[in-house]
Amino acid sequence: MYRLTAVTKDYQTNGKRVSALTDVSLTIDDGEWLAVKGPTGQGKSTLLQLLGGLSRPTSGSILVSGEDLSRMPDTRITRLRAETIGFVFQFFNLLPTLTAQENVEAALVPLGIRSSERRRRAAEALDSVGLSDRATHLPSELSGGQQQRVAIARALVKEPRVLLADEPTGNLDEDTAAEIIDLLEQRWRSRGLTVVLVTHDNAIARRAQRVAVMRRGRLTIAPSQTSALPDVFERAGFGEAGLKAPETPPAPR
Ligand SMILES: Nc1ncnc2c1ncn2[C@@H]1O[C@H](COP(=O)(O)OP(=O)(O)OP(=O)(O)O)[C@@H](O)[C@H]1O
Repeated sequence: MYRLTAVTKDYQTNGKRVSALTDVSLTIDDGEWLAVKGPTGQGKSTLLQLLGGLSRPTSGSILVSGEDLSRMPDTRITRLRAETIGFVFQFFNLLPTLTAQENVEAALVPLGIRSSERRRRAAEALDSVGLSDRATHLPSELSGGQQQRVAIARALVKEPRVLLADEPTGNLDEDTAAEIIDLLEQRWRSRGLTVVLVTHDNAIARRAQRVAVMRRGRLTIAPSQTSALPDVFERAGFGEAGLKAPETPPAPR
């Protein structure tokens, strides 16, 4: 799905350079679930933004199904995002003046799908996350967990190939967080999605097939079994050649 080679990302702020990613090389297979964890400010969100085509690398290449994101024209990137990539964020990012149903439908507008079909698919997506009885509610009339379910329905209604999730449980209590991860895992298994999930939470990271640890903009990959012990595997020198987790990924759609 993705092949990153020697990717760096620098930001310029007030004439100062901030190096957010340094020499990141990584392959993410179709249908894989990769967790990215690490302390705050280490480059995790920057990596996710690059994978989602929300920003471009300073150097290096990011191949998505063989096409180089860093060289794609903006119109092509916009199209790729609309069709192929679903996003879920920590603070849900729902439009506050739209109902749950309208928020989900909004993801289908750029695809040129007619309104009756949008309504049908959005209703189905809300039903699949257990929220058909909240379709006419505004985000402010929903709990945090329900808002995140709407956001997941919005991300998946277009049937993307990739789901990028940035701390999707960071704003939820433990039980609700577990429900949201269960929901994402079900969708990953049933749809052959490629999932990249950023989290601070070791227990959530361990649910992934592979865990990457980001420190000072550099990425280390390790098998998920050792993900609770990043210092141990870092000292042991696991690199990109680290073992893959034992589970077989679901067959791509
Ligand atoms: N738009 C930006 N302009 C300038 N510097 C930025 C920008 N975005 C991120 N940075 C810097 O890049 C570094 C990595 O930030 P990033 O948000 O990727 O980290 P993170 O690991 O996702 O952190 P957190 O877990 O707190 O979200 C930080 O030093 C941050 O200050």
